[in-house]
Amino acid sequence: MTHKVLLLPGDGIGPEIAAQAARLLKACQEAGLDIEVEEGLVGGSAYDVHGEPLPAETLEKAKAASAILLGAVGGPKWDKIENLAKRPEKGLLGLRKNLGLFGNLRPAMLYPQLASASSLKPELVAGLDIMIVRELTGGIYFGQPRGIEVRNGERVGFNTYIYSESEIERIGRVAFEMAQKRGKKLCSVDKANVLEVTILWREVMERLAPEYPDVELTHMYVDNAAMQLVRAPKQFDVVVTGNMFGDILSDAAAMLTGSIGMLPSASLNESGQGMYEPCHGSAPDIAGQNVANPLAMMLSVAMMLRYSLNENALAERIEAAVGSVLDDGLRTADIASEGMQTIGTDAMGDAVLAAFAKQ
Ligand SMILES: NC(=O)c1ccc[n+]([C@@H]2O[C@H](COP(=O)([O-])OP(=O)(O)OC[C@H]3O[C@@H](n4cnc5c(N)ncnc54)[C@H](O)[C@@H]3O)[C@@H](O)[C@H]2O)c1
Ligand SMILES: CC(C)[C@H](C(=O)O)[C@@H](O)C(=O)O
Ligand SMILES: [Mg+2]
Repeated sequence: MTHKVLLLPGDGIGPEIAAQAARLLKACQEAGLDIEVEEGLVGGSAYDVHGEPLPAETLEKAKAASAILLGAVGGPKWDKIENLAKRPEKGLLGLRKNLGLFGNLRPAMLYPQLASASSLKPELVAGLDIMIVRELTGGIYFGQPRGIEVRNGERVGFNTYIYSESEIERIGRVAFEMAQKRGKKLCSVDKANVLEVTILWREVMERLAPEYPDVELTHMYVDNAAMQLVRAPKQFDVVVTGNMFGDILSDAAAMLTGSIGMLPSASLNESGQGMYEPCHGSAPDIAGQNVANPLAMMLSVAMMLRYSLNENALAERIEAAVGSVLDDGLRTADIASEGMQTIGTDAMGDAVLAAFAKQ
């Protein structure tokens, strides 16, 4: 069966890194992968053309695709749009919500070659391999009511942090199953000392635990988790948490691996359809300069092959190609270190493709 893949480059460095992913998809096709690649607009680039960050046409294409690859959205050009519903970020959130992509996998894995690029001492991060499982379609990101309104003569802003038991249970199951396939340790991160919604979160995780007797479940408050991630990150195997805590902790975990430019992600729904994107944003500060690291985006292609297209061998070939490029001492500026050769986005794409061809 021919799988449809939708490529959404987005804004800022999005198109630069998406171009490298497109080349990699072509190489996979040449290696026998049966896919059809389409492109679409999302975020600020879609707003500029259609006045909407998620045009109906893009949403239709996304629904019809087996997998979506997204670069990044957003940037200062669109930050002044007053109607929040029209901001580029809403394009991304709309895709996640409309496709029911509740299960966000954010692996933070250190390539041994990059130990010196991490902001932590090499011995603290050597061998690091954490999987953050973030709930992606609920919590405070989507809770109602929300808004800014005048109360007692002054403006107040408010959001609602809400999770139902069924939402907690389904992300909990993703995390327990992930832990079963990995190191069999699951740490659930919450703020159950203060917030009722996370008291319920903790209760549901506890209720699920006996169904996964081979997994050791622990709980940690989010403030402590942030501290432990930079104190002794290797204590973690799988971490499960809600939408906002997961957003914050995954950026912190990303930096342990040397650069946020290294971190891919997968967002899955109940039928295995997935959207794949780097964890980083559109990096407006370096956009258009051919210096962005395309590896998170290229590794997102590998995650897509593994989780949506069931093509493990090709996924491993991409990951091995990235390893071999790093072995050769090639680095983009964000992961540069002494004695290594600093190259641009396109040249990094060239190097990965050449290594992929040799695998
Ligand atoms: N998934 C997404 O599309 C996504 C995620 C996060 C932020 N954003 C949006 O991106 C815009 C910028 O946000 P931000 O600055 O907070 O976060 P960011 O991730 O875009 O950038 C943070 C820092 O990391 C660097 N960086 C990020 N990706 C890199 C890469 N591939 N190679 C080298 N360096 C890289 C940037 O140059 C910047 O210094 C905002 O509009 C934000 O809403 C989008
Ligand atoms: C751009 C933004 C809506 C998004 C989020 O907060 O989920 C981003 O930070 C991410 O981590 O994917
Ligand atoms: Mg984020």
